Amino acid sequence: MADATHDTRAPAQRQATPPGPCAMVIFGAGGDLTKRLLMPALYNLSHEGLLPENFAIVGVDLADMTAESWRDSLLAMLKSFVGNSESESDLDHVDQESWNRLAAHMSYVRGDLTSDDLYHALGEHLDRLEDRYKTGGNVLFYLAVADRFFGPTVEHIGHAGLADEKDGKRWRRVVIEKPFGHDLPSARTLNKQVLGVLEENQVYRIDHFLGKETVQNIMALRFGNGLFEPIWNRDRIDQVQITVAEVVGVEKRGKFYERTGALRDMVPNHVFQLLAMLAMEPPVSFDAASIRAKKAEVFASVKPLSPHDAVRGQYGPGTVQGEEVPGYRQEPDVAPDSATETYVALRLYIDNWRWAGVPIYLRTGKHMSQRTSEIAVRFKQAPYAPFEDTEVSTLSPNWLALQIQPDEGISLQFEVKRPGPLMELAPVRMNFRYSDWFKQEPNVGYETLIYDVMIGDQTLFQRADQVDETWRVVQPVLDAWAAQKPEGFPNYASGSDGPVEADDLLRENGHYWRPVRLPDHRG
Ligand SMILES: NC(=O)C1=CN([C@@H]2O[C@H](COP(=O)(O)OP(=O)(O)OC[C@H]3O[C@@H](n4cnc5c(N)ncnc54)[C@H](OP(=O)(O)O)[C@@H]3O)[C@@H](O)[C@H]2O)C=CC1
Ligand SMILES: O=C1O[C@H](COP(=O)(O)O)[C@@H](O)[C@H](O)[C@H]1O
Repeated sequence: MADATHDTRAPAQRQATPPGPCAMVIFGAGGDLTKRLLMPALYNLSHEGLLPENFAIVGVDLADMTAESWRDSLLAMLKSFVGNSESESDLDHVDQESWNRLAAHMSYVRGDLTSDDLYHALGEHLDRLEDRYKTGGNVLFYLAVADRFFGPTVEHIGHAGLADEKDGKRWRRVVIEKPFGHDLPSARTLNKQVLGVLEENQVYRIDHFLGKETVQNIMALRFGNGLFEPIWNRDRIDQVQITVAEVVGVEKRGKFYERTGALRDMVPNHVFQLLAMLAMEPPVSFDAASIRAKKAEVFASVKPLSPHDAVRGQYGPGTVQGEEVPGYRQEPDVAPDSATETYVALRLYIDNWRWAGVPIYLRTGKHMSQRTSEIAVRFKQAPYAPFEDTEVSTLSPNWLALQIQPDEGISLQFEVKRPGPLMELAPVRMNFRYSDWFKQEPNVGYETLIYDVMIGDQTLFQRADQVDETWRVVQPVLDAWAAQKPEGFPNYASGSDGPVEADDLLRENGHYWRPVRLPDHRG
């Protein structure tokens, strides 16, 4: 019998089963999200046999398309991903059978989201699909449209009777994309609008970072091992750094980004989800209610940010991974004197017994030196060094780095004795890489999330109060920045690690940022 402690094979995988019957309505069927992420995710689910047997997909958009032309455009897009390592949706090849299975269930309704007529036509269309595909009357509405449509579309769905679950005889669920609000007041208004029509258990506020395997793995690391949790607190942890660095610039999204900026685009959603995974208390069980309650507690314990704890930056021209790129102000649809930040660094504290006094540094930016998302936990120094000529302050720190993307893995840096006659210490790293242990399946990050909506699991979706709390934390900074134009923009070169001002945030505590660009296998 294999000794479990020495068995280097990953245990056999449990098989997920297809969800029950349903229809999925995609509002914004001609848009970028649908083409680049939703449809590849649906294709991957189809390929893995994880779509319901009784299933229908309805595309809704203003665009003048037919079911056939919609399907053709999506297939062409899917094919363009084949072998394209630049794409998040990279596929080995498009399996015709998986595609055909999906395509056979796709239909298209042309219409304007702001018009009542659309919802009546959609209701009749769904009735027909229910008869034809035996979808059981269950419907997942996916709002893949600009945020200004979220509230009104939910209200239209409600007025047309499409949200009615007929006393539990069928389910109706609505997926709402990000950004969920623009600030605290607008997020509250949107929540009110949405919850005026739907019950909380019908609302799926999506954050695609939660679909990333490595983000979910943070819970496995913390709560599936006896090793980490006892030292996961202010007694042993000195500081935490969360970095979400991108090499892409604003690309063609200048219009959206000008009124959004890095703080709104990334922090109250993606970066705070990483924070919650890092900082939450162990849930009593792994059901949605327990996990969401623990996450909400973390957000509620974060002190509102002071503008003194925030630094903003904007990229100027520079060289990103060998390619010369323009500054943000030269991008399409961006004002030549734009005050929008493309980088933000924050220092925050969590007011509870586990984390009090531990500085948590967050930073995210575009056009940085390297694409990397990681949570790095620095443990406290050894209290005493009994080796000759070795001061405690010269010991290298213990960093536990959870690498979210790319090159997903976990590494631990610690001291060892350098070989030789002297008692000399040297830092080394122990590395776990996902790719060494597990087969990489094509995954765009939306597969799990769509599957979870179909099975009614809200664990990886944000609850109304979480959204409220995250905006509460960042609101003082949004207010301060709105009141005062930034000085010295652009203040970091594309391809760098961000503005030097961000170093001051850490220097005040005697800390420094980890380099964004680290040698092979981050440590
Ligand atoms: N794209 C991405 O990578 C990501 C997007 N998101 C979010 O997903 C949502 C969709 O984004 P994205 O796909 O990029 O946006 P797009 O603008 O590309 O897609 C929206 C689609 O909705 C259509 N549309 C606009 N107005 C109406 C209307 N009145 N009635 C019916 N259809 C209409 C648009 O048509 P037209 O083009 O003619 O205006 C377009 O086809 C946004 O909330 C975004 O923040 C979130 C994460 C990533
Ligand atoms: O939601 C967003 O996320 C992307 C980063 O996501 P990733 O999965 O590519 O890491 C970001 O580029 C974009 O600005 C933001 O809107």
